Amino acid sequence: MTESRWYHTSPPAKLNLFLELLARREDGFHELDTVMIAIDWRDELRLRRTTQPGVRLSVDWIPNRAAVANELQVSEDDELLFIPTDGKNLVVRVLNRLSETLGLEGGWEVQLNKNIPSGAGMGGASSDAASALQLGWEAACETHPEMPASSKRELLLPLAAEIGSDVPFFLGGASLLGAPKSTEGIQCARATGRGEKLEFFPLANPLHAVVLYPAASVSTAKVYSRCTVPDSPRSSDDLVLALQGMSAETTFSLHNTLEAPARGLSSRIDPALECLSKAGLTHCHMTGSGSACFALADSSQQAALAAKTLRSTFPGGALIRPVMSCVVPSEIHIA
Ligand SMILES: C[C@@](CO)(OP(=O)(O)O)[C@H](O)COP(=O)(O)OP(=O)(O)OC[C@H]1O[C@@H](n2ccc(N)nc2=O)[C@H](O)[C@@H]1O
Ligand SMILES: Nc1ncnc2c1ncn2[C@@H]1O[C@H](COP(=O)(O)OP(=O)(O)O)[C@@H](O)[C@H]1O
Repeated sequence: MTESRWYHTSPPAKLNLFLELLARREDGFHELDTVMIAIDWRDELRLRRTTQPGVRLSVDWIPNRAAVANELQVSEDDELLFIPTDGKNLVVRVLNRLSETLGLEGGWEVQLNKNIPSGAGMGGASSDAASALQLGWEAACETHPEMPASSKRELLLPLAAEIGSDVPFFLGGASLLGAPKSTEGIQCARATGRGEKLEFFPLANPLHAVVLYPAASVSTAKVYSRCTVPDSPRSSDDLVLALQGMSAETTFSLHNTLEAPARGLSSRIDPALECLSKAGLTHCHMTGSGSACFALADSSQQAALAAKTLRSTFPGGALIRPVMSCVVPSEIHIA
C-alpha cells in the first residue's frame, strides 16, 4: 500500500433559515422540515493516506488557540475550545468507516484547523465529516485507481447519513452526481426526515448575513428534548419559493422552532438576538440548536459594518463575523 499526496479543503458552516418539527420518531429523533444554506465561515482540513493503520488527527484553532480564547473571553483550556482527537471526532469516525467500507489497508494522517465554533448550531463537526469523506475518497482513488468513480454516490451518501443528520447536506448535490462544478451554483437545500433527505435548489441571489456566536455551548439533545411537536407545523414551501426568486411576495419570514427551548437553556441567546436586531439587520434568528444567532444584511458592506459595530458593543465574549452564502461541497486541492 502506498501513501497518497495531501488533499485539502475548507469545510463551510451552515445556517438553518427555517427549522420546524413535524413528528417525533420511534428512534428518538424528530422528523424535520429545515432549510439550510452553507456560509463562508470555514474550517481547514488536510489529509493523506498512510501505510500506518488508524487515523492520526491533529487539531488546532485559527489563527491560534490563544487568540480565539481571547475573543471568547475564556481561558485556553475552556470547554468551548475542546475538540476531540479520538473516535469522538466525526472526522476520525467517518474515515474509519470509509476504510472499512472500501476494505483499505493502512490509515490516515489528518490536520484539522478549526474556525467554526463547536456546538454552535453551525454544523462544524458535520461539515468536517463530509469534507473528510470527500477528501478520503479522492486519496483512496489515488492509491486504488481500480475504484469505480460511479460508485462514489452510493457509497458516500449512506456513510454520511450514518455519521449525522446534517452530514449529507455538506456533500452537496450535483457534485455527487459527477456534474462539473460550474453547472452547480447550488447553495441551499430543504431537508426532511432526520435531515438527511435533501432537495437542493439555487438561490436567486447570494445571501449576506452577520453570525454572532455568544460564547455559550448548548446541548442539541437537551434542546430537542424540551421541544414539543406543534399541532399545525409551519411549512417552508413559501420560503423555498422566495429564496429561488419564484414568489410574488417581496418579503419572506424565517423560523426556528428550537429557538424557544434553547433560549431557556442559555442566557446568552436573547442578548445576541437583541444586539443583531439593534444593528439594523433583519430576520434575526438562532441557527440549528444554537447558541449561534444570525441576521440578514442587504449587502456584504452592510454586513461588514454591522459586524464591526457589534464587536465593540456586544457584552462579553463572542465570535462575530460577516458571512455570505456559498456552494457545497468546497473545492478540493491537492498539495
Ligand atoms: C439541530 C441540527 C439542525 O440542523 O443541527 P445542529 O444544531 O446540531 O448544527 C440537526 O438537527 C442536528 O442533527 P444531528 O447532527 O443528527 O444531531 P446529533 O447531535 O447527532 O443529535 C443529538 C440528539 O438530538 C436529537 N435529534 C437530532 C436530530 C433530529 N432530527 N431529531 C432529534 O431529536 C436526538 O435526541 C439526538 O440524539
Ligand atoms: N470535527 C469536529 N469539530 C467540532 N466538534 C466536533 C468534531 N467532531 C466531533 N465534535 C463534537 O461534536 C460536538 C459539536 O458538534 P458541532 O457540529 O460543532 O455542533 P453543531 O452541530 O451544534 O454546530 C461537540 O461535542 C464536539 O466535541
